[in-house]
Amino acid sequence: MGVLQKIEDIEMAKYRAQLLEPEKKGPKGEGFDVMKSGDARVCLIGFPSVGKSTLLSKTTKTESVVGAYEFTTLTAIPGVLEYEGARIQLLDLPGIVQDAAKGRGRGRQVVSVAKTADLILIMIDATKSDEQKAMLYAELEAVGIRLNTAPPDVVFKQKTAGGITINNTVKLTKIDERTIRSILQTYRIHNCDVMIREDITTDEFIDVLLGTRKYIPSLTVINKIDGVSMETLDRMAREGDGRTVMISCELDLGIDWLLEAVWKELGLVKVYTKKRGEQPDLGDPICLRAGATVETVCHGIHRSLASHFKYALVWGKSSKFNPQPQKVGLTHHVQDEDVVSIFTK
Ligand SMILES: Nc1nc2c(ncn2[C@@H]2O[C@H](COP(=O)(O)OP(=O)(O)OP(=O)(O)O)[C@@H](O)[C@H]2O)c(=O)[nH]1
Ligand SMILES: [K+]
Ligand SMILES: [Mg+2]
Repeated sequence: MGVLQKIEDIEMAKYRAQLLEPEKKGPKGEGFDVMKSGDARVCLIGFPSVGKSTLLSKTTKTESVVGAYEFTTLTAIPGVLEYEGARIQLLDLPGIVQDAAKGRGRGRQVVSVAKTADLILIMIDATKSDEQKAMLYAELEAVGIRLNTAPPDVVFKQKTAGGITINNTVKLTKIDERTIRSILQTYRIHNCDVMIREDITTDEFIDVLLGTRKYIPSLTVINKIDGVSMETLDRMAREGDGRTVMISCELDLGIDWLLEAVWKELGLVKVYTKKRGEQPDLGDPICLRAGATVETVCHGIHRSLASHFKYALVWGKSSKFNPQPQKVGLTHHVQDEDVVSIFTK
């Protein structure tokens, strides 16, 4: 690779990264600053009239206006999905159009809300063109959302002194040390530790430096399957990956599968608590994100509980002695359906 080509690459990568920098805040976006609530947030993204509001109205107690005309929904409408003890915030959004990310319509604002999601539902209309999914992916990508990809495996630590240390555990074929150093220089970073554990590109390295990308899982929801032939349905089922759910809000088909898929994708874990000498409280589980520990359980019960913690007993999948309980500390990872008893000092 020539030196000029390399400089050009860096310039392009920098330019692409600039596009992702947060916009200056304008007047308050009406209805778009919805407070996060519940155990997780799921955003509905799709072209107009694919059935986003119909789905929200069907699965939550919130009524979002449904209409046969495009752009019925003009703001973000939150509803609460109650499933397996979890309270999941489902956010209905206005339909987006092609080039939304470039600011067409209120597209950029809509697509930007998706950045706050724990899971994005990409909703498409089975009776419309096959290109919807690719177009929606492109719009989300354009505001810095990476769907269904893990962040680059790079540890970057900025320091106040000591110069630049670069280490890599794998062979780098798309970027070299000189390029990394010139990128750091253009961002005026003179002291840092970089540990690269994956064969990354220039763009990915800049992503790590700026932290502007969001890595979010998504599911594709194909709605209105009542409107297509058996053959089309078959073909869609074959083409869909493991992340596709086909539904009909109209005929109430597939909605249960969709909710189950959402639940699984969020990796929520529910844990029951048990007081000494009593039966576990099965009616009121605590819902936690995957990776939760006994400490998270404590926080879920009471803010100050962890500071009085002595030990816990856990029954269930995370107990080494299942079905017998295990005595554990705050850092023990709980699993779905565990029963936890907390003992305090
Ligand atoms: N045939 C059929 N029609 C549906 C289905 N789901 C929704 N619709 C209809 O599709 C139209 C649009 O529904 P909405 O829920 O308003 O769609 P939306 O995606 O919220 O639309 P915007 O807010 O305008 O972006 C309405 O006439 C719905 O009754 C379905 O499963 N099958
Ligand atoms: K509509
Ligand atoms: Mg709507």
